[in-house]
Amino acid sequence: MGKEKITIVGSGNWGSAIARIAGNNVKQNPDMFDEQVKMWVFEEEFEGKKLTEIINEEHENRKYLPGVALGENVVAIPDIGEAVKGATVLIFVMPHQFLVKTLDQMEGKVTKGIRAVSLAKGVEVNGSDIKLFADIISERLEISCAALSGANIANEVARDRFSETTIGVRKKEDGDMWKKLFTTPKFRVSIVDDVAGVSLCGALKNIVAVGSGLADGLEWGNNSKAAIMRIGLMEMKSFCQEFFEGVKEETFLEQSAGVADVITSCLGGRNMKVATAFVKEKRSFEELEKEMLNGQKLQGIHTAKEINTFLKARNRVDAYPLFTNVYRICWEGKPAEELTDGL
Ligand SMILES: NC(=O)c1ccc[n+]([C@@H]2O[C@H](COP(=O)([O-])OP(=O)(O)OC[C@H]3O[C@@H](n4cnc5c(N)ncnc54)[C@H](O)[C@@H]3O)[C@@H](O)[C@H]2O)c1
Ligand SMILES: O=P(O)(O)OC[C@H](O)CO
Repeated sequence: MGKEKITIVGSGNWGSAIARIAGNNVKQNPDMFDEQVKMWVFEEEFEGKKLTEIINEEHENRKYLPGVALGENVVAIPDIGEAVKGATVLIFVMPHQFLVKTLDQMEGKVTKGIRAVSLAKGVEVNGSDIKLFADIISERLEISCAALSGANIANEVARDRFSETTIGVRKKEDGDMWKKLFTTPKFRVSIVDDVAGVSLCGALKNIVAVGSGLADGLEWGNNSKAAIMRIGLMEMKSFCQEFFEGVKEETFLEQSAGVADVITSCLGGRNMKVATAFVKEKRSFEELEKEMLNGQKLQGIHTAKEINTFLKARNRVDAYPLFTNVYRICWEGKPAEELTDGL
């Protein structure tokens, strides 16, 4: 069997942090992996220069992960067809709102039967229908797709601060390859057979993190934030068990993708920080995202809206009061002070 050829589809804050890890690890395992890691970049100008040129010449993504060196073997490519040509392993890591459009551009360009993993935290909702990105990727490209999620604030992982992550796989035997690609002494990987649980925890915790930020903006203190984390985790679990089959109980409490990601996101994530500013500064999320995140994207407010659309279509809005209050505060002008009403 030939060596695995890696392509990363996405190059934002997390995409670049994971490119650094994969770039280093392929060099540690030369029998298993080709040395070059390709990274598809949604091309843009940064400080008067193309971002791909900056990455390829300076080996740093100065826009989305400044101050962190990427290996010289990480090659930025603006053309998606060229980036995925010949790849045997795809790592999808982009804001979830762009994933379906990106898949449209990939159709017919990916070798069928290869392996992929989705690091995007989000779900796709169409009325009463909800889909995991790992499933959409599998179906659209006829490949097998795992899901990676955990308490993984990218700027910390990129600086080798100890972190853990969870990979939900469809076939246990794929676990070894994913571990070799992502594990470092400071980034610990657990493999579980729960693609749905890992994917859904990653998506839903972003709503909880927005709730935590709203409470922070109101200066309600730590007890309130802890309560939001606990209630949020319970709503996440109920949602998974009500609408998906086979989600494992252990994923919520024993895996980084579960409780640990709720905690880190509620304490220090972008969703939390921007939601805090939304309450304190009384400005729109759109404006605050642009000003505070420099091109990085919020997921939680969109997931709150998507989950609300789904719950309305299923007539189950009242069963998820935290998710619903977060949605109404972000999108319908409900006062933030009503965050805990009906909990
Ligand atoms: N940043 C983190 O700490 C972190 C950690 C774990 C998981 N995640 C998840 O990983 C996913 C990717 O996050 P990120 O931090 O790498 O992204 P990001 O928030 O840095 O977003 C910026 C990226 O979006 C791209 N982009 C902008 N417009 C686009 C378009 N129209 N089409 C395609 N791409 C476009 C930009 O080129 C850039 O690569 C998200 O779902 C996020 O929740 C993020
Ligand atoms: O910064 P956030 O809120 O997008 O969260 C980042 C990661 O998902 C934390 O694990």
